[in-house]
Amino acid sequence: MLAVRGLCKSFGAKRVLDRVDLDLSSGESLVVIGGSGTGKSVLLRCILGLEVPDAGSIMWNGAPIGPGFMDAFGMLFQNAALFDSLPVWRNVAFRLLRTMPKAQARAIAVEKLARVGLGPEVADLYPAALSGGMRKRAGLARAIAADPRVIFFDEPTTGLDPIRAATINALIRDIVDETGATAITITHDMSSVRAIADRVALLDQGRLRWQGGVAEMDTAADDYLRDFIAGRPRPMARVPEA
Ligand SMILES: Nc1ncnc2c1ncn2[C@@H]1O[C@H](COP(=O)(O)OP(=O)(O)OP(=O)(O)O)[C@@H](O)[C@H]1O
Repeated sequence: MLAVRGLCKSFGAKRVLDRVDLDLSSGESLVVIGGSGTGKSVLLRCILGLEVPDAGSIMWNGAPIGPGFMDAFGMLFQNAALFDSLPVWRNVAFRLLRTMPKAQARAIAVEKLARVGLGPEVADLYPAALSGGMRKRAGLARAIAADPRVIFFDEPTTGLDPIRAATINALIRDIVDETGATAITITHDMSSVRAIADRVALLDQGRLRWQGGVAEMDTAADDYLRDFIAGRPRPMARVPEA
């Protein structure tokens, strides 16, 4: 469904993505891991069309990424990225308001808020009144508001304590299962990987170093992957500069 081939991206002399190939089937949940500065966000930005690759292709359902794809995806941004000047329901309904009457968009927003565990009383609050966990939930409600076929999760647990992180991870997995959406998550958080992934891809120095099923991850022979999973320090020469 999503096929990335030979993706290259450099900034000046720095090659950030180096011939990355990636395949994602419909309904699959892929988690991309890798150290800081290994190109995870650049890969995501290329897929979203926010960055122009130097070489390679990104196809969705057999065609280059275009407006159809832009209408079909939802995104949970790092730190939720809510608009502070809009009440929560308008944040959630942001895209819906372009295509439907206000009352209908608001009803869907309230329904999506309920799905992520936020009651109707939250709808009229402003983001400043929400805790970090509630902001994430509201961001998640916005990501699923238009029933996307593909959902991107950018560092979904950043800034959350371990219990809230586990709750958000479980919610993401439930939503992905329920909706049958294809999901791409980028994270350093191994608890997210275990909770969300069907398949894992490890980026290292711009190359896709390892990919496989989440169940194969713990027995993989790759030494960097093993250190990454265990959080073991490595000699600085082996740790890419951010
Ligand atoms: N617009 C840009 N101009 C110049 N360099 C950039 C730009 N965007 C990213 N980079 C560089 O590309 C490299 C990869 O960045 P990227 O943000 O993709 O890393 P990451 O794997 O997402 O890291 P982190 O986990 O810390 O967010 C970094 O060295 C970064 O400085």
